[in-house]
Amino acid sequence: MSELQYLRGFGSECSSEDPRCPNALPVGQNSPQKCPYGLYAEQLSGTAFTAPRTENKRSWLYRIRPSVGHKPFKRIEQIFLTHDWLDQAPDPNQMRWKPFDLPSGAKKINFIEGLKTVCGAGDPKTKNGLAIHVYSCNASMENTAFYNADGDFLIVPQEGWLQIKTEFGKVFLSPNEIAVIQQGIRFSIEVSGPCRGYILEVFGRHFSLPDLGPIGANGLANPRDFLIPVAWYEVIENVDYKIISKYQGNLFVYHQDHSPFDVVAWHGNYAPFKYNLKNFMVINSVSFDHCDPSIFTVFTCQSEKPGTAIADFVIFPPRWSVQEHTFRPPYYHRNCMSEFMGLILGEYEAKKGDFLPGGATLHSIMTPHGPDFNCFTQASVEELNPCRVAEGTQAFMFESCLGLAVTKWGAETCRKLDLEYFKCWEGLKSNFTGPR
Ligand SMILES: O=C(O)Cc1cc(O)ccc1O
Ligand SMILES: [Fe+2]
Repeated sequence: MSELQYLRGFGSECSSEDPRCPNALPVGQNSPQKCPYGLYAEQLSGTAFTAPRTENKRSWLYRIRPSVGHKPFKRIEQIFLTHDWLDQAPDPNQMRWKPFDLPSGAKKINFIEGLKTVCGAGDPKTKNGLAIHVYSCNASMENTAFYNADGDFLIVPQEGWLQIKTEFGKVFLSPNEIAVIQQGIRFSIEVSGPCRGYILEVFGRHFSLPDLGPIGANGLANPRDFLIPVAWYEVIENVDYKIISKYQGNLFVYHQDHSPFDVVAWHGNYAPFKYNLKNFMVINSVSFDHCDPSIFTVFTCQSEKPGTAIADFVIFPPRWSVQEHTFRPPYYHRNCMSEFMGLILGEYEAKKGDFLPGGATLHSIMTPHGPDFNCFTQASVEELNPCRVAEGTQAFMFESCLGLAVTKWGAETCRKLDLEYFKCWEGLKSNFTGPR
């Protein structure tokens, strides 16, 4: 499974043919009168036709049947996947969730059935906003695929691998890797046991790599480390195949009699990708002071306001810490942005203890936060030798300029909210020595 082939390069213009059908891609044009092997040509647009060339995203798929051959959409019940940000009163408190439950018992739950929305803001209709979900599942999606008409999914597995079949090919995803599956792309997820992870959904916009400014042409997440699947198709016919879509925050299903994974060849720059977080090249202060965490940005989804993100995906990877005469952990702060954090592996440097893998924290706009009492006490007196920090760990942050609303599931139903969280700062007493 993990020996899958991939193409490379963030946003690359790629082309791929399933090796069973050489020369399946039309030569010199996108829409020949007759495509090779009797395939249908279909364009998938990820940006407006007229988006500037640097942002324009589209791919051409050469498939056994066009996607349009299906029965009508029917709305289906959804329980915990929501974009209703008004079902709870706003709550500015610092929040910490204990690890979200993995499925337990004999009940089979697939990736889509196991999606629950924790918080979010904005509206997919106006293509401005985001939703943060967690997934928890133990069963493969059988003759079922999903696509999101509302936006892109960034999938961050925390427990268990996912084998993701997409219209562009297969992606194998383990914890400490992430994948992005963009708006409209159909996918189906196979698992081998209990799985858990986080999803950042951005409405109607795409992720880009941050500008590097004075860092230069290389560093942080390097474009060549982004892996794109190769064309792969299956012929599954005369079955009841379900396609579930999320459209304007609602779930719909339609049926068709064949697998949607019938793309024999494709070309373009709109394709899912994965990235291994171990490939992130960490930049940090080698003199003094604690840099802002934007130095750890893997990618960003920009708002209309320059430099201000609808969502940044930031990681806290293992690295050397060498700063002199410096309080090295994160500083105390209040932020005009919302900070949602999750933990993939190990312990987070600023809060060892009850922020655990599979759990989360939310520090809302202007809500004070920072290192807990133990961290402050220890880091204020530690000897400042060069040392490794965050060894064997991986925390991440979804940072957003939007004010996030917590759902009823996040606040109550999941029963993971840790009402004792504020106590981790309680010991921070005055150390003021006063004027002499
Ligand atoms: O709140 C947090 O733990 C995230 C964070 C980390 C850091 O190194 C600096 C600022 C910041 O918000
Ligand atoms: Fe913070």
